[in-house]
Amino acid sequence: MKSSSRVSSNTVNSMVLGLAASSSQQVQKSSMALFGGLLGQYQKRRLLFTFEDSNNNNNNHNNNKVASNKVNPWLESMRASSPPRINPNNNNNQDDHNKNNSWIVGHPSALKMFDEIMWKSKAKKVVVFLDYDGTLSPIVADPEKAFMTKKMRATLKEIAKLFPTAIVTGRCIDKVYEFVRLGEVYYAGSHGMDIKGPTTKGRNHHKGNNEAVLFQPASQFLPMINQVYKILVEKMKGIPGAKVENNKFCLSVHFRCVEEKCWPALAEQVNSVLKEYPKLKLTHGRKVIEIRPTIKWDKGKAIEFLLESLGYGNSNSVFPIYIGDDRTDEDAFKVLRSRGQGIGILVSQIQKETNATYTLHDPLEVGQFLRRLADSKKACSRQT
Ligand SMILES: O=P(O)(O)OC[C@H]1O[C@H](O[C@H]2O[C@H](CO)[C@@H](O)[C@H](O)[C@H]2O)[C@H](O)[C@@H](O)[C@@H]1O
Repeated sequence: MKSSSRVSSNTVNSMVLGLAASSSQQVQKSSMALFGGLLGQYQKRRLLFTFEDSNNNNNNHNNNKVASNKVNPWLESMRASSPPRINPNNNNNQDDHNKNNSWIVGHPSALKMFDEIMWKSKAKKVVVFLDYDGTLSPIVADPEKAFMTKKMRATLKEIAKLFPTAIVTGRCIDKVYEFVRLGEVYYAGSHGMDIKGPTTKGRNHHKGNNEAVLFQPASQFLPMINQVYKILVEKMKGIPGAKVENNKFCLSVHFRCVEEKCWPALAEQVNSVLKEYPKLKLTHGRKVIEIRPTIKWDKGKAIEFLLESLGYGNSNSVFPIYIGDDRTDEDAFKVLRSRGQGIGILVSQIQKETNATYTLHDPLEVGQFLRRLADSKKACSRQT
Protein backbone atom coordinates (compact mmCIF):
# COMPACT_ATOMS: atom_id res chain seq x y z
CA MET A 1 0.00 0.00 0.00
CA LYS A 2 2.74 2.42 0.93
CA SER A 3 4.98 4.03 -1.60
CA SER A 4 8.42 5.40 -0.91
CA SER A 5 8.34 7.91 -3.77
CA ARG A 6 9.53 11.37 -2.88
CA VAL A 7 7.43 14.49 -3.36
CA SER A 8 8.79 15.93 -6.56
CA SER A 9 8.65 19.65 -7.04
CA ASN A 10 6.81 19.04 -10.33
CA THR A 11 4.05 17.19 -8.52
CA VAL A 12 3.62 19.98 -6.03
CA ASN A 13 3.70 22.54 -8.83
CA SER A 14 0.94 20.63 -10.60
CA MET A 15 -1.11 20.66 -7.45
CA VAL A 16 -0.56 24.38 -7.02
CA LEU A 17 -1.59 24.92 -10.61
CA GLY A 18 -4.63 22.83 -9.92
CA LEU A 19 -5.39 24.85 -6.79
CA ALA A 20 -5.20 28.06 -8.71
CA ALA A 21 -7.09 26.68 -11.65
CA SER A 22 -9.85 25.11 -9.65
CA SER A 23 -10.42 28.30 -7.76
CA SER A 24 -11.72 30.17 -10.65
CA GLN A 25 -13.90 30.31 -13.68
CA GLN A 26 -12.85 28.95 -17.01
CA VAL A 27 -11.48 31.06 -19.82
CA GLN A 28 -12.55 30.96 -23.43
CA LYS A 29 -9.80 29.79 -25.74
CA SER A 30 -9.63 33.19 -27.43
CA SER A 31 -8.75 34.90 -24.19
CA MET A 32 -6.11 32.27 -23.51
CA ALA A 33 -4.32 33.55 -26.59
CA LEU A 34 -3.65 36.74 -24.67
CA PHE A 35 -1.33 34.84 -22.40
CA GLY A 36 0.84 34.08 -25.43
CA GLY A 37 3.80 31.80 -25.03
CA LEU A 38 3.36 31.54 -21.29
CA LEU A 39 0.25 29.46 -21.58
CA GLY A 40 1.83 27.46 -24.37
CA GLN A 41 4.06 25.85 -21.77
CA TYR A 42 1.11 24.70 -19.78
CA GLN A 43 -1.66 24.00 -22.23
CA LYS A 44 -0.72 20.36 -22.59
CA ARG A 45 -0.97 19.99 -18.85
CA ARG A 46 -4.42 21.53 -18.50
CA LEU A 47 -7.06 22.04 -21.14
CA LEU A 48 -9.22 24.19 -18.97
CA PHE A 49 -7.99 27.29 -17.21
CA THR A 50 -10.18 28.50 -14.46
CA PHE A 51 -9.98 31.48 -12.20
CA GLU A 52 -13.11 32.03 -10.17
CA ASP A 53 -12.68 34.20 -7.10
CA SER A 54 -9.06 35.03 -7.80
CA ASN A 55 -9.87 38.70 -7.20
CA ASN A 56 -10.10 37.82 -3.54
CA ASN A 57 -6.41 37.08 -3.58
CA ASN A 58 -5.08 40.06 -5.48
CA ASN A 59 -3.27 41.39 -2.45
CA ASN A 60 -1.44 38.18 -1.80
CA HIS A 61 0.34 37.40 -5.01
CA ASN A 62 3.57 39.16 -4.17
CA ASN A 63 3.92 36.98 -1.14
CA ASN A 64 3.84 33.74 -3.04
CA LYS A 65 7.50 33.01 -2.49
CA VAL A 66 7.14 29.28 -1.95
CA ALA A 67 5.86 28.60 -5.45
CA SER A 68 8.37 27.98 -8.18
CA ASN A 69 9.31 30.68 -10.70
CA LYS A 70 7.22 28.86 -13.26
CA VAL A 71 4.11 28.92 -11.13
CA ASN A 72 4.28 32.59 -10.17
CA PRO A 73 3.94 34.14 -13.64
CA TRP A 74 1.26 31.60 -14.47
CA LEU A 75 -0.76 32.66 -11.46
CA GLU A 76 -0.08 36.33 -12.25
CA SER A 77 -1.44 35.87 -15.76
CA MET A 78 -4.53 34.19 -14.46
CA ARG A 79 -5.17 37.03 -12.05
CA ALA A 80 -4.56 39.65 -14.71
CA SER A 81 -7.12 38.05 -16.97
CA SER A 82 -9.63 37.33 -14.25
CA PRO A 83 -13.02 38.85 -15.01
CA PRO A 84 -14.67 40.69 -12.13
CA ARG A 85 -17.16 38.57 -10.22
CA ILE A 86 -20.73 39.32 -11.12
CA ASN A 87 -22.44 41.09 -8.29
CA PRO A 88 -26.24 40.69 -8.46
CA ASN A 89 -26.66 44.12 -6.85
CA ASN A 90 -24.44 45.86 -9.34
CA ASN A 91 -26.08 47.75 -12.21
CA ASN A 92 -23.12 46.93 -14.46
CA ASN A 93 -24.24 43.31 -14.55
CA GLN A 94 -25.45 43.70 -18.10
CA ASP A 95 -21.89 44.48 -19.23
CA ASP A 96 -20.60 41.31 -17.62
CA HIS A 97 -23.30 39.28 -19.29
CA ASN A 98 -22.64 40.85 -22.68
CA LYS A 99 -19.03 39.70 -22.54
CA ASN A 100 -20.28 36.15 -22.47
CA ASN A 101 -22.65 36.56 -25.38
CA SER A 102 -20.68 34.56 -27.93
CA TRP A 103 -20.33 31.64 -25.57
CA ILE A 104 -23.97 31.85 -24.64
CA VAL A 105 -24.96 31.38 -28.28
CA GLY A 106 -23.36 27.93 -28.09
CA HIS A 107 -24.83 27.18 -24.69
CA PRO A 108 -28.16 29.00 -24.53
CA SER A 109 -30.13 29.64 -21.41
CA ALA A 110 -32.34 26.72 -20.41
CA LEU A 111 -34.95 29.28 -19.37
CA LYS A 112 -34.97 30.99 -22.75
CA MET A 113 -35.02 27.61 -24.51
CA PHE A 114 -37.58 26.13 -22.17
CA ASP A 115 -40.16 25.47 -24.92
CA GLU A 116 -37.51 23.72 -27.03
CA ILE A 117 -36.59 21.52 -24.06
CA MET A 118 -40.25 20.66 -23.48
CA TRP A 119 -40.61 19.80 -27.16
CA LYS A 120 -37.55 17.52 -26.99
CA SER A 121 -38.91 15.75 -23.93
CA LYS A 122 -42.43 15.35 -25.32
CA ALA A 123 -43.90 11.88 -24.71
CA LYS A 124 -40.77 10.90 -22.78
CA LYS A 125 -40.28 10.13 -19.11
CA VAL A 126 -38.35 13.00 -17.55
CA VAL A 127 -35.86 12.06 -14.81
CA VAL A 128 -34.24 14.95 -12.91
CA PHE A 129 -30.64 14.83 -11.64
CA LEU A 130 -29.34 17.73 -9.55
CA ASP A 131 -25.97 18.61 -8.14
CA TYR A 132 -26.17 20.29 -4.71
CA ASP A 133 -23.47 22.94 -4.02
CA GLY A 134 -23.56 25.79 -6.52
CA THR A 135 -26.71 24.34 -8.11
CA LEU A 136 -29.39 24.04 -5.44
CA SER A 137 -27.52 26.19 -2.91
CA PRO A 138 -25.26 29.18 -3.53
CA ILE A 139 -21.51 28.83 -2.96
CA VAL A 140 -20.65 30.20 0.48
CA ALA A 141 -17.41 30.42 2.45
CA ASP A 142 -18.45 27.92 5.12
CA PRO A 143 -19.40 24.48 3.70
CA GLU A 144 -21.50 23.86 6.82
CA LYS A 145 -23.75 26.76 5.89
CA ALA A 146 -24.61 25.93 2.31
CA PHE A 147 -28.36 26.06 2.88
CA MET A 148 -31.03 25.92 0.20
CA THR A 149 -33.71 28.58 0.33
CA LYS A 150 -37.16 27.56 1.56
CA LYS A 151 -38.49 28.35 -1.90
CA MET A 152 -35.95 26.03 -3.53
CA ARG A 153 -36.85 23.26 -1.10
CA ALA A 154 -40.58 23.65 -1.82
CA THR A 155 -39.92 23.56 -5.58
CA LEU A 156 -37.67 20.53 -5.20
CA LYS A 157 -40.32 18.73 -3.18
CA GLU A 158 -42.84 19.33 -5.92
CA ILE A 159 -40.40 18.24 -8.64
CA ALA A 160 -39.70 15.01 -6.75
CA LYS A 161 -43.43 14.27 -6.61
CA LEU A 162 -43.77 14.74 -10.36
CA PHE A 163 -40.55 13.13 -11.63
CA PRO A 164 -37.99 10.62 -10.37
CA THR A 165 -35.44 13.01 -8.86
CA ALA A 166 -31.90 12.43 -7.60
CA ILE A 167 -29.33 14.67 -5.95
CA VAL A 168 -25.85 13.73 -7.16
CA THR A 169 -23.24 15.36 -4.96
CA GLY A 170 -19.68 15.25 -3.67
CA ARG A 171 -21.07 15.57 -0.15
CA CYS A 172 -21.79 12.56 2.02
CA ILE A 173 -25.46 11.58 2.01
CA ASP A 174 -26.00 12.41 5.69
CA LYS A 175 -24.77 15.98 5.21
CA VAL A 176 -26.74 16.65 2.04
CA TYR A 177 -29.84 15.10 3.64
CA GLU A 178 -29.43 17.52 6.55
CA PHE A 179 -29.67 20.37 4.03
CA VAL A 180 -32.40 18.93 1.81
CA ARG A 181 -34.57 16.90 4.21
CA LEU A 182 -36.71 15.32 1.52
CA GLY A 183 -37.54 11.62 1.67
CA GLU A 184 -38.91 11.68 -1.88
CA VAL A 185 -35.51 12.09 -3.46
CA TYR A 186 -32.74 9.65 -4.48
CA TYR A 187 -29.33 10.58 -3.10
CA ALA A 188 -26.01 9.76 -4.74
CA GLY A 189 -23.41 11.06 -2.27
CA SER A 190 -19.58 10.95 -2.30
CA HIS A 191 -19.55 11.76 -6.05
CA GLY A 192 -21.93 8.89 -6.72
CA MET A 193 -20.12 6.30 -4.55
CA ASP A 194 -23.01 6.09 -2.08
CA ILE A 195 -26.45 5.69 -3.63
CA LYS A 196 -29.75 5.49 -1.77
CA GLY A 197 -33.33 5.46 -2.98
CA PRO A 198 -36.31 7.42 -1.62
CA THR A 199 -37.32 6.68 1.96
CA THR A 200 -40.81 8.13 1.85
CA LYS A 201 -43.39 5.39 1.56
CA GLY A 202 -45.45 5.41 -1.62
CA ARG A 203 -43.11 7.82 -3.32
CA ASN A 204 -41.10 5.37 -5.29
CA HIS A 205 -40.85 5.88 -9.02
CA HIS A 206 -39.41 2.46 -9.82
CA LYS A 207 -40.98 0.89 -12.84
CA GLY A 208 -40.11 -2.54 -11.52
CA ASN A 209 -39.88 -3.26 -7.82
CA ASN A 210 -40.31 -0.82 -4.99
CA GLU A 211 -37.14 -1.48 -3.06
CA ALA A 212 -34.85 1.44 -2.30
CA VAL A 213 -31.55 1.33 -4.16
CA LEU A 214 -28.35 0.93 -2.18
CA PHE A 215 -24.99 0.86 -3.88
CA GLN A 216 -21.58 1.57 -2.40
CA PRO A 217 -18.86 0.63 -4.91
CA ALA A 218 -16.04 2.03 -2.72
CA SER A 219 -17.02 0.51 0.61
CA GLN A 220 -13.64 -1.22 1.05
CA PHE A 221 -11.99 2.22 1.08
CA LEU A 222 -13.85 3.40 4.15
CA PRO A 223 -11.08 2.59 6.72
CA MET A 224 -8.45 4.19 4.48
CA ILE A 225 -10.53 7.34 3.96
CA ASN A 226 -11.07 7.69 7.71
CA GLN A 227 -7.35 7.24 8.34
CA VAL A 228 -6.40 9.86 5.75
CA TYR A 229 -9.06 12.21 7.11
CA LYS A 230 -7.44 12.14 10.56
CA ILE A 231 -3.97 12.73 9.12
CA LEU A 232 -5.14 15.61 6.96
CA VAL A 233 -7.01 17.27 9.81
CA GLU A 234 -3.74 17.29 11.78
CA LYS A 235 -1.70 18.55 8.81
CA MET A 236 -4.17 21.32 7.99
CA LYS A 237 -3.95 22.70 11.51
CA GLY A 238 -0.83 24.51 10.31
CA ILE A 239 -2.62 26.16 7.36
CA PRO A 240 -4.88 29.02 8.50
CA GLY A 241 -8.31 28.81 6.88
CA ALA A 242 -7.93 25.25 5.55
CA LYS A 243 -10.72 22.83 6.30
CA VAL A 244 -11.02 19.08 5.75
CA GLU A 245 -14.48 17.65 5.18
CA ASN A 246 -15.19 13.94 5.51
CA ASN A 247 -17.59 12.96 2.74
CA LYS A 248 -17.58 9.28 3.73
CA PHE A 249 -16.02 7.73 0.59
CA CYS A 250 -14.05 10.83 -0.31
CA LEU A 251 -12.52 13.84 1.38
CA SER A 252 -12.54 17.54 0.60
CA VAL A 253 -9.68 19.85 1.50
CA HIS A 254 -11.14 23.36 1.30
CA PHE A 255 -8.90 26.33 0.56
CA ARG A 256 -11.54 29.02 -0.10
CA CYS A 257 -10.53 30.73 3.13
CA VAL A 258 -6.78 30.10 2.79
CA GLU A 259 -4.58 33.02 1.76
CA GLU A 260 -3.02 32.35 -1.61
CA LYS A 261 0.49 32.62 -0.21
CA CYS A 262 -0.28 29.42 1.73
CA TRP A 263 -1.57 27.41 -1.24
CA PRO A 264 1.83 25.88 -2.11
CA ALA A 265 2.29 24.78 1.51
CA LEU A 266 -1.20 23.27 1.53
CA ALA A 267 -0.52 21.44 -1.72
CA GLU A 268 2.78 20.16 -0.35
CA GLN A 269 1.07 18.85 2.79
CA VAL A 270 -1.73 17.12 0.89
CA ASN A 271 0.78 15.59 -1.49
CA SER A 272 2.96 14.35 1.33
CA VAL A 273 -0.03 12.44 2.65
CA LEU A 274 -1.32 11.19 -0.67
CA LYS A 275 2.01 9.76 -1.81
CA GLU A 276 1.57 7.19 0.95
CA TYR A 277 -1.82 6.16 -0.46
CA PRO A 278 -1.50 5.27 -4.15
CA LYS A 279 -5.01 3.85 -4.13
CA LEU A 280 -6.41 7.34 -3.62
CA LYS A 281 -6.53 10.02 -6.29
CA LEU A 282 -6.96 13.75 -6.31
CA THR A 283 -9.36 15.89 -8.32
CA HIS A 284 -10.20 19.60 -8.18
CA GLY A 285 -13.47 21.36 -7.53
CA ARG A 286 -14.38 24.92 -6.67
CA LYS A 287 -11.63 25.99 -4.26
CA VAL A 288 -11.48 22.46 -3.01
CA ILE A 289 -9.16 19.48 -3.48
CA GLU A 290 -11.09 16.24 -3.55
CA ILE A 291 -9.44 12.99 -2.52
CA ARG A 292 -11.13 9.80 -3.60
CA PRO A 293 -10.57 6.13 -4.37
CA THR A 294 -9.01 5.27 -7.73
CA ILE A 295 -12.04 3.26 -8.78
CA LYS A 296 -13.70 3.92 -12.12
CA TRP A 297 -16.79 5.49 -10.66
CA ASP A 298 -18.04 9.02 -10.95
CA LYS A 299 -21.24 11.05 -11.27
CA GLY A 300 -21.68 9.77 -14.82
CA LYS A 301 -21.60 6.14 -13.68
CA ALA A 302 -23.95 7.04 -10.85
CA ILE A 303 -26.62 8.41 -13.18
CA GLU A 304 -26.27 5.36 -15.43
CA PHE A 305 -26.77 3.19 -12.36
CA LEU A 306 -29.82 5.19 -11.29
CA LEU A 307 -31.37 5.11 -14.77
CA GLU A 308 -30.86 1.35 -14.83
CA SER A 309 -32.36 1.02 -11.35
CA LEU A 310 -35.36 3.06 -12.42
CA GLY A 311 -35.92 0.67 -15.30
CA TYR A 312 -34.66 2.97 -18.05
CA GLY A 313 -31.34 1.24 -18.78
CA ASN A 314 -32.23 0.46 -22.41
CA SER A 315 -35.16 2.76 -22.83
CA ASN A 316 -35.51 5.23 -25.67
CA SER A 317 -38.38 6.95 -23.96
CA VAL A 318 -36.46 8.45 -21.04
CA PHE A 319 -35.38 12.10 -20.94
CA PRO A 320 -32.81 12.73 -18.18
CA ILE A 321 -32.16 16.35 -17.22
CA TYR A 322 -28.89 16.87 -15.33
CA ILE A 323 -28.13 20.27 -13.75
CA GLY A 324 -24.71 20.94 -12.22
CA ASP A 325 -22.03 23.60 -11.86
CA ASP A 326 -18.75 21.80 -11.29
CA ARG A 327 -16.11 19.78 -13.13
CA THR A 328 -17.34 16.56 -11.56
CA ASP A 329 -20.72 17.19 -13.22
CA GLU A 330 -19.04 17.03 -16.62
CA ASP A 331 -18.86 13.23 -16.23
CA ALA A 332 -22.65 13.18 -16.08
CA PHE A 333 -23.04 15.61 -18.99
CA LYS A 334 -20.75 13.34 -21.04
CA VAL A 335 -22.83 10.27 -20.28
CA LEU A 336 -26.00 11.99 -21.46
CA ARG A 337 -24.27 13.13 -24.63
CA SER A 338 -22.94 9.67 -25.41
CA ARG A 339 -26.34 8.09 -24.73
CA GLY A 340 -27.93 10.73 -26.96
CA GLN A 341 -30.55 11.16 -24.29
CA GLY A 342 -31.82 14.14 -22.37
CA ILE A 343 -29.87 17.31 -21.69
CA GLY A 344 -27.11 18.66 -19.50
CA ILE A 345 -27.47 22.14 -18.01
CA LEU A 346 -24.38 23.90 -16.69
CA VAL A 347 -24.87 26.43 -13.90
CA SER A 348 -22.38 29.21 -14.57
CA GLN A 349 -22.26 32.96 -14.88
CA ILE A 350 -19.30 32.84 -17.21
CA GLN A 351 -17.92 30.85 -20.07
CA LYS A 352 -16.53 27.39 -19.46
CA GLU A 353 -15.71 24.43 -21.62
CA THR A 354 -18.53 22.04 -21.04
CA ASN A 355 -20.37 18.99 -22.30
CA ALA A 356 -23.66 20.53 -21.22
CA THR A 357 -26.06 21.83 -23.86
CA TYR A 358 -27.76 24.62 -21.95
CA THR A 359 -26.85 26.98 -19.12
CA LEU A 360 -28.42 28.68 -16.12
CA HIS A 361 -26.74 31.53 -14.29
CA ASP A 362 -27.12 30.55 -10.67
CA PRO A 363 -29.25 28.63 -8.16
CA LEU A 364 -31.93 31.30 -8.47
CA GLU A 365 -32.34 30.46 -12.15
CA VAL A 366 -32.18 26.75 -11.33
CA GLY A 367 -35.19 27.31 -9.04
CA GLN A 368 -37.02 29.17 -11.82
CA PHE A 369 -36.30 26.39 -14.30
CA LEU A 370 -37.50 23.69 -11.91
CA ARG A 371 -40.66 25.70 -11.14
CA ARG A 372 -41.47 25.95 -14.86
CA LEU A 373 -40.80 22.23 -15.27
CA ALA A 374 -43.25 21.44 -12.46
CA ASP A 375 -45.90 23.86 -13.78
CA SER A 376 -45.56 22.50 -17.29
CA LYS A 377 -45.99 18.91 -16.10
CA LYS A 378 -49.07 19.84 -14.07
CA ALA A 379 -50.58 21.70 -17.04
CA CYS A 380 -50.00 18.63 -19.26
CA SER A 381 -51.59 16.32 -16.68
CA ARG A 382 -54.67 18.55 -16.53
CA GLN A 383 -55.03 18.36 -20.32
CA THR A 384 -54.89 14.56 -20.45
O1 LIG B 1 -21.03 17.88 -6.01
P1 LIG B 1 -21.40 19.07 -5.19
O2 LIG B 1 -22.72 18.95 -4.53
O3 LIG B 1 -21.28 20.35 -5.99
O4 LIG B 1 -20.29 19.12 -4.04
C1 LIG B 1 -18.96 19.54 -4.34
C2 LIG B 1 -18.32 20.10 -3.09
O5 LIG B 1 -19.24 21.07 -2.61
C3 LIG B 1 -18.96 21.68 -1.36
O6 LIG B 1 -17.90 22.61 -1.53
C4 LIG B 1 -18.25 23.71 -2.35
O7 LIG B 1 -19.32 24.44 -1.73
C5 LIG B 1 -18.97 25.04 -0.44
C6 LIG B 1 -20.23 25.68 0.11
O8 LIG B 1 -20.79 26.60 -0.79
C7 LIG B 1 -17.83 26.02 -0.65
O9 LIG B 1 -17.46 26.59 0.60
C8 LIG B 1 -16.63 25.28 -1.27
O10 LIG B 1 -15.60 26.21 -1.55
C9 LIG B 1 -17.05 24.59 -2.56
O11 LIG B 1 -15.98 23.81 -3.08
C10 LIG B 1 -18.66 20.65 -0.31
O12 LIG B 1 -18.29 21.30 0.90
C11 LIG B 1 -17.60 19.65 -0.78
O13 LIG B 1 -17.43 18.67 0.19
C12 LIG B 1 -18.12 19.02 -2.05
O14 LIG B 1 -17.19 18.05 -2.52
